[in-house]
Amino acid sequence: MEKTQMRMLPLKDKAQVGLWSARYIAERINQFAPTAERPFVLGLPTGGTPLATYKELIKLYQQGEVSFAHVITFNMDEYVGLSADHPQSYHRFMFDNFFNHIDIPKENINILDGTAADLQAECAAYEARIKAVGGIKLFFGGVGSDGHIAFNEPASSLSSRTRIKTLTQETLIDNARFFDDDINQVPKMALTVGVGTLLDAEEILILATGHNKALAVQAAVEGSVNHLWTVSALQLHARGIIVCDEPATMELKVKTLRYFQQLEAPELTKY
Ligand SMILES: N[C@@H]1[C@@H](O)[C@H](O)[C@@H](COP(=O)(O)O)O[C@@H]1O
Repeated sequence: MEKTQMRMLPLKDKAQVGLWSARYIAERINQFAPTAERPFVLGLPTGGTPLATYKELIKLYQQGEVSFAHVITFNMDEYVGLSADHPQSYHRFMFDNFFNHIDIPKENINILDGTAADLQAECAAYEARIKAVGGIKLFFGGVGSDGHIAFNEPASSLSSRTRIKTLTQETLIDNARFFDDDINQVPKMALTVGVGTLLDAEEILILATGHNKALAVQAAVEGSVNHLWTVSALQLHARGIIVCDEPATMELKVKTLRYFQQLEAPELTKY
């Protein structure tokens, strides 16, 4: 029977998180057996955390264990004002770290355009495209240290749709590492799918690694559903999974951690 509770996998380290999540995504695609007429629709993130997953997925593709020929992707977010070829745009990130190394047809890739003349129309068209392909099967994501999913910063509506969002100071500081450690270079706004868009996916898979994600994991797993930690909206979803490394679980109660260790015991030693 399918579990209808939040799953939390307390794995050991980043490498295990990358391996487990890549295998999970590949398995989902393979189980679905997508065709041109019936593609698998996958939501994707950027950031440091999913890099290990992308590396493993590329490896699985190279070994012939998964194909993306009939996969349609929708990225979660993009900075406003960065062109697709800007080194720090999420477009560039996705092509450099993933799309250029797999067999996905270019026309199956969807990423919000942060340079569109009409940003609101761009967001509305994105929602319409997701709907037109039958919705997202699996939304894969990370979490910000302030608990945001995609770029749904604290106080985002939990029923929000794709829209323009002003980034918090914490996010600007976090992301300055990608802009020569210069906070002034980080775009102040982004386009992002909404919390409601994420919750519409059939399944959500969130990765959290490192000490700086421990408070977000605590809010997601032990906190109440709260717009200040938008990742906590996962509690409203029937099929949400949070995959953590050890440092990311450090703020959880011992009894919470033990419970999930017990529930997920077979998964924890799988790879
Ligand atoms: N918009 C992205 C999020 O989707 C991502 O989850 C977060 C964490 O990134 P990292 O994995 O680098 O910690 O960064 C950005 O803010």
